[in-house]
Amino acid sequence: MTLAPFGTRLRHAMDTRGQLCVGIDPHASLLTAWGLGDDLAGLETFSRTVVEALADRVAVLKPQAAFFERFGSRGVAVLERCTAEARAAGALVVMDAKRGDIGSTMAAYAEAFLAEGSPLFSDALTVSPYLGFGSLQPAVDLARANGCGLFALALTSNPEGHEVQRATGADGQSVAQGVLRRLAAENAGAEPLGSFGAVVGATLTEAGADLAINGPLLAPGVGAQGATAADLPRVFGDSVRNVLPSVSRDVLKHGPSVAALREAAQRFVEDVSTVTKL
Ligand SMILES: O=C(O)c1cc(=O)[nH]c(=O)n1[C@@H]1O[C@H](COP(=O)(O)O)[C@@H](O)[C@H]1O
Repeated sequence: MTLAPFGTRLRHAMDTRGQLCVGIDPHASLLTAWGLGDDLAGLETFSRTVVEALADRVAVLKPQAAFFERFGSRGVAVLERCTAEARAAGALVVMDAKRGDIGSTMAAYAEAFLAEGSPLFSDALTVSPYLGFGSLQPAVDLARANGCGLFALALTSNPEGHEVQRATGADGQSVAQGVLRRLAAENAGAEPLGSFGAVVGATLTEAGADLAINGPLLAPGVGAQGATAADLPRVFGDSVRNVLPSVSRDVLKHGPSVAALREAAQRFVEDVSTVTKL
C-alpha cells in the first residue's frame, strides 16, 4: 500500500485530532506508580493501555525506543506490537530512536523503521543530524519513497544542546540554523506541509532561528520539563500552526486509568488549540 506523504497525513491528523503528540515512555518509576512490575509484563500492559486510551484520538504517539530496548529483544518485540497496534487504531507513530550514522549505516537504520513490512515500520523517525545532515540522505530518500517522515534534532529541549546547536559556523549561521535550512530545502514546494520536520524544544526562551521550514516542528518539553502551551507562541511565532507539542510524563502519570489518560491528553489538546488559534 502506498501511503500519502507523511506531511499531508500529519496536517490532516493535527487538523482533525488536534496538535498533540503523546510520548510512550515507560519509565521504571511510571511502571511502579501504575502498580506494575518493572519487567516485561509491566512494559506490555503499560504500552497496551496507552495505545488503548489514546491511539484512536490523539494525532501522534511517540514511543521512546530506549525504554523498550532496556528489556532486550523481548522489549523490542513489545515495541513492535505497540507500534503496529497504535497505527492500526489510527494514530501516526513517530519512533523516537534518534538514529544517526554514516550514510551506509544510516541506510540500514532507515530500512529498520521506514521500509514497509519492517517489524518496526513507523510513520516517522527522530534522527540526529550531527554526523552531518548529508549523512541522513538514505533516510530522507526512503522516507520520501514510502510516505514517511523524519524529525531532525535542531534545537533540543535540554540545556546541554546549546553548546553544539548554537555554535556558529564559518558562514556565520548557527549549526541549528544550518539543519533548519536543509530541512526547508527538502520540504520546498510540498503542500500542505512537508514531511521533514525539526525538533525544537518548547523549553527554549526563544528560537533565535528561522523556523519557516514548511515542515512540522516537534516540540518536546511540555509538561515535566517545565514548558506549557502558553510558551508556544513565544518560541514558534508564526510557525505555531505547524508545531506538534509533545508530552510524555505529564500525560502518562495519570494512568493506569484509561479515562484519566484521555482526560489529560484532551486538556493538552485544548490548551494548545487556544494558543494556535490566536
Ligand atoms: O526527540 C525527542 O522527542 C526529544 C527531543 C528533545 O529535544 N527533548 C526531548 O525531551 N525529547 C524526548 O521527548 C520526551 C520528553 O518526555 P517528557 O519530559 O516526559 O515529556 C522524551 O522521550 C525525550 O527523549
